Amino acid sequence: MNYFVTGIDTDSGKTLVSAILCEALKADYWKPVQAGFPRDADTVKSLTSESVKIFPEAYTLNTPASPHAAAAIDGVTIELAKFVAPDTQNDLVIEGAGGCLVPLNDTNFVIDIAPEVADAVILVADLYLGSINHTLLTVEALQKRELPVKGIIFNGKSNPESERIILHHSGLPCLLRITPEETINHETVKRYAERLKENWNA
Ligand SMILES: Nc1ncnc2c1ncn2[C@@H]1O[C@H](COP(=O)(O)OP(=O)(O)OP(=O)(O)O)[C@@H](O)[C@H]1O
Ligand SMILES: C[C@H](N)[C@H](N)CCCCCC(=O)O
Ligand SMILES: [Mg+2]
Repeated sequence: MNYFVTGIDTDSGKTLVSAILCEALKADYWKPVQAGFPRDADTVKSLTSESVKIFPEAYTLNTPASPHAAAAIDGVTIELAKFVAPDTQNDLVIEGAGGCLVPLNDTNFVIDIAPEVADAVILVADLYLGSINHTLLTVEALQKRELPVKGIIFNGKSNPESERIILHHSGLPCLLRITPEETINHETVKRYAERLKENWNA
């Protein structure tokens, strides 16, 4: 299975979640569009087991900005047709850039990559004041596109009422809760991967 990891915003924790998914599922990793450095692919490499294969990006852009703007700065036009899922016998974790409606160009959004390459979406929702609205808007955007959503991963300081009302309105399962960690390393990722495996087929 190919999983597309999206978030309710940039910095929501998609790269951390992608590392946890790769570790839990023994999956490979692909970031189709990287805007700015360090490369998320290098971060996932450093957080996961040697066996996790990292595929090269379709686009690596120099500026940490929206891909449409970063591409223009580099004199590149992003084309949806260039996104072809790498071939692997393993599950594949595909990480978006920013949130769903981050533009790739004047026509397409990051979430338009998902139906081309993935079987299901995993939504990362960090928990800040305002995140209920951002999460439910994202769920609406995914539903409008009829994309199957495997579930939500909450990241950040526990907020049971926010989590409850998001799950209530979205009808989605919670796959994992990640709390703020002082250190994020391979051990942290392995610990969360074990928890994720317990919930995966629940
Ligand atoms: N639970 C957590 N505890 C501590 N630090 C965290 C946690 N979750 C994420 N971070 C840190 O927050 C930053 C942003 O997270 P991350 O890089 O995973 O976001 P992202 O959604 O992948 O962003 P992008 O849109 O750039 O791909 C990173 O430095 C990451 O290590
Ligand atoms: C540079 C950053 N880390 C991400 N790769 C891209 C985030 C784009 C956000 C655009 C926006 O929603 O305003
Ligand atoms: Mg990332």
